[in-house]
Amino acid sequence: MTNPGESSAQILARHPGIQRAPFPGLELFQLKRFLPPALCAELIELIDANRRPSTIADANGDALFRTSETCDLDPVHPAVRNLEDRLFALNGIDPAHGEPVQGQRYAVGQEFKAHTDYFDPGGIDWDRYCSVAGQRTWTFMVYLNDLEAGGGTRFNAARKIIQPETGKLLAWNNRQPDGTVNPATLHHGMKVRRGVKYIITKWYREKAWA
Ligand SMILES: O=C(O)CCC(=O)C(=O)O
Ligand SMILES: [Fe+2]
Repeated sequence: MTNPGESSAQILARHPGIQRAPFPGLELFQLKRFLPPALCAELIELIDANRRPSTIADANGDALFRTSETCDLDPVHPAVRNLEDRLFALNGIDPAHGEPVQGQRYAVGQEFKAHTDYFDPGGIDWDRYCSVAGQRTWTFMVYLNDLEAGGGTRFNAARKIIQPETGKLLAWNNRQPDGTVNPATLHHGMKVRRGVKYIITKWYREKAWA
């Protein structure tokens, strides 16, 4: 039995067409054509209309660590609801455990250097980000467009770079089977070389999001 804030490798694996990365230390999945192109185009428009510089928790002094822009998507917009419905159908995670969906936009030269999506349990920002909803559990992200060059997502531990592709979903469990965080989820949103990269990011928490 999984908790309401959980998905599981088993739940995801039964979806037709989903692929699991062949690396035992990491639950990492990809699913091509998860979103139809028309919905991707609509989400790109929303991101373009309302973006701000991206931020990070536990700032490390590197001003160039995350150079992209972020959009807080309107949760009641029909395109966002459509996306949320599709995520729930795939992962079965109680929507109450989800952070609001964000969009990310990377112009040429922009990146998000190697990081983990979980919060550092001993970090200075732990209380600020985790006191209510707890740690991040799963990450779901979707590439909204194809790129001409660059912009892949690299997982060093699994020796894998996933290339952006319209509608392709990427999902991973940020924790290990014993519930502690999994350093093998370290990943790098690599520099865009040509084109503009758009993705949506959806993070889930141990407890309900206030
Ligand atoms: O842009 C990417 O490929 C990765 C994005 C990411 O890791 C994040 O937003 O946490
Ligand atoms: Fe990330």
